[in-house]
Amino acid sequence: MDSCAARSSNVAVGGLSPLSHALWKTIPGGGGGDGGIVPEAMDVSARLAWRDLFVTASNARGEVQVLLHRLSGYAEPGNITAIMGPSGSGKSTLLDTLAGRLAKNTTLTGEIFLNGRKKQLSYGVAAYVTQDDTLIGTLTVRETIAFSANLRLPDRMPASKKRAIVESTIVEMGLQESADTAIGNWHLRGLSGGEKRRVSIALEILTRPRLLFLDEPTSGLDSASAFFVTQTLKNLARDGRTVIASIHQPSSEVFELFDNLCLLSQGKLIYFGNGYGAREFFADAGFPCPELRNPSDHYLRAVNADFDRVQATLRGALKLKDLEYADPLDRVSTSKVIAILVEAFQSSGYAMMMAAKVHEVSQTKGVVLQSTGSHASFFMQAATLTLRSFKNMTRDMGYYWLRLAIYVILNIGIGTLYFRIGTDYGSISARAACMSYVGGFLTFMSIGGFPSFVEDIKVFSRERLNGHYGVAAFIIGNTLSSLPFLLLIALVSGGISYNMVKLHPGVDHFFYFVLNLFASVAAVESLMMTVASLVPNFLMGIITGAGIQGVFLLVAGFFRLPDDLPKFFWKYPMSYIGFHMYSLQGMYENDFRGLEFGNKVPGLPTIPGEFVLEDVYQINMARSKWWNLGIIFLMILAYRLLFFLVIKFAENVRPGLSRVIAKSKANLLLRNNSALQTAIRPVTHSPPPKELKVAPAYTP
Ligand SMILES: Nc1ncnc2c1ncn2[C@@H]1O[C@H](COP(=O)(O)OP(=O)(O)OP(=O)(O)O)[C@@H](O)[C@H]1O
Repeated sequence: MDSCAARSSNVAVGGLSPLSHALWKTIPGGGGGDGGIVPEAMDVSARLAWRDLFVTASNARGEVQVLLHRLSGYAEPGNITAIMGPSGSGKSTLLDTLAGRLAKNTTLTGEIFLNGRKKQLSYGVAAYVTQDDTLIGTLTVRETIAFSANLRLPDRMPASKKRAIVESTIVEMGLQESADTAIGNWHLRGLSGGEKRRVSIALEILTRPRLLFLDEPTSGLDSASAFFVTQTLKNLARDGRTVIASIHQPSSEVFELFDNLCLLSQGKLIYFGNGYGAREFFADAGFPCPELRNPSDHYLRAVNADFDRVQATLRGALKLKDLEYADPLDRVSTSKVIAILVEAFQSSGYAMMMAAKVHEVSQTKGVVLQSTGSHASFFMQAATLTLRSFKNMTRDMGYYWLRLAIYVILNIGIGTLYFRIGTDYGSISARAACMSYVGGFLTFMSIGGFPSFVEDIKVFSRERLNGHYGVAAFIIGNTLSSLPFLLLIALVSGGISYNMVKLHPGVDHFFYFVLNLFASVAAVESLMMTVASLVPNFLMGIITGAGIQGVFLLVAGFFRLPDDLPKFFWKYPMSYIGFHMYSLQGMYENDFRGLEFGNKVPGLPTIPGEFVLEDVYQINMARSKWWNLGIIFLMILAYRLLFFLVIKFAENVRPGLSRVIAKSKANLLLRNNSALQTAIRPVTHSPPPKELKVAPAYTP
């Protein structure tokens, strides 16, 4: 069978179930109303057209690289448009440009029309499924989708209705059988890659977005899973959605499901149109698809410069001459093939048809699409995130449980090492060492939860970019959910060591010790949260967090007394910035004040605890232990605020001057580079002639 003859068969797979259709009609993002019922007659589809998109990126040295060369195209409701091309051809860049997610070092010129309005999409207007499935591993599929529904559907929607939407989404994505299976993490075997990808898509279609972008939805999947995921996308498109997906190397079955193909190479448009047209276009341009070759493989092989190296190796090994190759692609270099195809497309009827369609779509007025992000209130988001995070912390062994076990072992160790410490002279330094270890090393160990925290941040980043909730809701959720665990750690650890060592007697002293430990561990957690937002790589983050704490520990007052610290840098400001100094001084005061130390030897004086505090450990007596505790709590707030500001700052700051320079350089590049101008002629936007002019075939 000639596999290249395979047509876009548009496999008939039904659209939405009547139930989900009816339910989704009530979702604001899906319909355009404000939570009300969308009128049946209202056309809420998304028509997207783009014209002459020219994207450049500037690097740190100010050099400008052209990423997209004046690309045009369109995407219509009911269709899947596949952006195809070899690695580095600009697929993700085009997808990001259309979705309004370009990196900050890039500049864009050209026009994007959404429903007849010139508009650059902002976050949340369209759903965007990223390549990596960042999901919470401990939750089941149903829980994951249900939490997402609570985060995004309106508060006033009855719970039964939300549940029905969740169930219909599960059915829609073919996840019924795995609905109660956990997603999976390092200690939990969970879903397959294809199922995870479908969960990621399910989360984005909950609010019934009309426009869906997917970055390589089939990457890393075997061909059966890839087919099933694409078929699911086809179902979504059939329901009137506009689906645009970048795709790397589709199988012939997957390729047949695409309605439109946008083929790129080196940021240039090679072909735009339907799959069948691509076959004709390549044949007319002199590069017909050989029999028994998957068409998409052929197109990608034609425009992939890496094949030049493959070819050179084969030439050397087989000692063949150019004319001995049957496939014309093997006789010319890829750069030449790309140049021929670009030229052929620009002067072909396909380009004219595309231009006419771009013109038509850009003129077709439709509704202004609302954000598909969240319609839930801030309180609902914060409450849902708290519950979700709490569930995850309870189930993830590495988040707190493993740490708690280590804390128990360590505190039994401390207890036996300093068992019933007493009040003789020697106990003074032993008490100080014991408290320093508890306050220093035990809190230091809190960085052990960093990997779990980085996973949380990844999920947060994905959901935030898709407009599901804001930074404040995330901080509240993460803080509140962690409190019971931190309190448990402080109570168990403090309970073991305090009672075995027999530090200052009295329940109030014991509770101060526990509170101090709790605040210190919470401060480390908050510090690590800020570190995670700045250094999201978990190994680098752990090293950074450990380094910061190492410095704070050095200046806490145990390894070097406060008055002996070198004034510049170590004392001011470092010892005041770290929370360890306040924690240690609070613990010292809690223990030493009110105790008398002596060796019960007649004639030897007893030493009051106040003397130890002031003259031995140089504690600032003007600041009470409660003030010290209060300062640690303020630091927790400060770290959380810092995290908030880091996220907000990263989001809002646009590189000012460098961006302006990059833009002017890009314009200059576009105006002055005549070679570029001819190679990437803008497509004409006049209506197509009645008879299509097809480019003459290339004769090698
Ligand atoms: N923000 C950026 N700054 C600098 N260069 C960039 C930027 N974004 C993309 N590029 C470069 O543009 C080219 C195209 O990248 P893009 O990610 O769009 O390719 P792709 O076709 O999606 O590749 P892949 O299939 O490997 O993901 C690459 O060379 C990439 O390094």
